[in-house]
Amino acid sequence: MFVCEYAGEIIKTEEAKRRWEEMNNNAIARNYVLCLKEHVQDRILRTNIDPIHIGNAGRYINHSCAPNLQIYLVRINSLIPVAAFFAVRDIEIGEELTFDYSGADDHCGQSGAMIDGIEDKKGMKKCLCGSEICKGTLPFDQRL
Ligand SMILES: C[S@@+](CC[C@H](N)C(=O)[O-])C[C@H]1O[C@@H](n2cnc3c(N)ncnc32)[C@H](O)[C@@H]1O
Repeated sequence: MFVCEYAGEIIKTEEAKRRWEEMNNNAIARNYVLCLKEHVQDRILRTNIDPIHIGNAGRYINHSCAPNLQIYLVRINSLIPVAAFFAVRDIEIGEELTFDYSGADDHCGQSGAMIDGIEDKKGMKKCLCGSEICKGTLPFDQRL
């Protein structure tokens, strides 16, 4: 079932990197840029979404290693994709919505990561999801 969109400004990878550098250098708390990759034959299509100026509640969804949402890039009458959250199981009233920041879904060839900074220059931010299968740190992709 569709839950909501991860809405925001679609930016080029160079601009995502620039914003990431700016964030790290100036200790700006804007760690919301989501980078999603689609593996299409031998190419990788990147979609970078920054909701800091224009966004919705999707930007407040935390990571979990055992999430109840999966994010997918979908295209509706446009080449520009929308990042859409779908429930992967029944969700109780009051249960926190979460998704895997690695975006991992081997079936559709999509992956991704939240660009992080400040406390996490080396991609070793401690994961606080509390699930039994917690991997210990938030997903981080240095190749973004
Ligand atoms: C998209 S924001 C999520 C909303 C954020 N918690 C807030 O209050 O604005 C992503 C940031 O939230 C924090 N975060 C999200 N999930 C986390 C987790 N499982 N463990 C620790 N920090 C987390 C990290 O600082 C991450 O960079």
